[in-house]
Amino acid sequence: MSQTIIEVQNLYFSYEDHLILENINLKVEKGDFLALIGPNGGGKTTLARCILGFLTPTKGKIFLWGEEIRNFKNWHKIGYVPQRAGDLIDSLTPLSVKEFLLLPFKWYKVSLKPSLLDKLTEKFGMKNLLNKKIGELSYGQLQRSYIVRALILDPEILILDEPSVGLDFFTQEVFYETLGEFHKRGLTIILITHETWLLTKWVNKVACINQKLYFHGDHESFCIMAKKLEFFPEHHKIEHTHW
Ligand SMILES: Nc1ncnc2c1ncn2[C@@H]1O[C@H](COP(=O)(O)OP(=O)(O)OP(=O)(O)O)[C@@H](O)[C@H]1O
Repeated sequence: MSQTIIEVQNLYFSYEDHLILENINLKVEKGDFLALIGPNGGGKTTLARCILGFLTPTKGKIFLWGEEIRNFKNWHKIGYVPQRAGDLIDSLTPLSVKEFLLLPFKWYKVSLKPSLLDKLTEKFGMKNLLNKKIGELSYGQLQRSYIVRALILDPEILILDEPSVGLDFFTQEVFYETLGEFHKRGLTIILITHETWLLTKWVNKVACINQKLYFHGDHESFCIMAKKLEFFPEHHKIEHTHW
């Protein structure tokens, strides 16, 4: 039986008087691999940041495992790779890569599975980088660090905001294969992406956001809907003709 682990109810979000999200209702079931898609500025990151508790909705409610977000404490169960992760570290940050990877274990007071650290640093070619200063990594290496950091938490939900930007071709392959493996083992994934080719191979649910939620359903139904291009307002049709 399906279990709803994220529920967004009648959510509105505004930056001052600029309405960004309007009446979003969305349920994410355990085991979903959900692609969150939509045009630039459509509100995907904003929605993810509301679900992560970084932004407080102007109106509406969010429940995580049935618990209203303001009471939710088990943040270690949610891994997150932010957008443009490779830009977020100052070159002077006084942490080694290994210390950076282990930060969430300090924040959340949970135990590391050393075998997972070992496996993922190997997979993502990070082993020889562990003692380097985090601020000395390249953009793509930093992006990889954020991905490994989110995965070694062994989370139950993983939220990824355009995670493969900046990854070389080989690492992208490793990354999506690894996501597939974690997904098979029960990880629930929300992937914000513009790489619509990914939808066929990995994703089983799709949500399209452009201020409102225009579509939420399984991937097959999405393909039928997308062909019609009826679910975006007129001024966004051109950007999406490649669907
Ligand atoms: N801190 C902020 N203050 C004011 N407006 C903001 C802020 N952050 C984002 N916005 C605005 O909110 C809207 C939605 O942005 P958001 O980043 O959620 O879109 P997105 O769908 O993730 O876009 P993209 O595909 O380009 O990453 C945009 O119009 C953006 O300019």
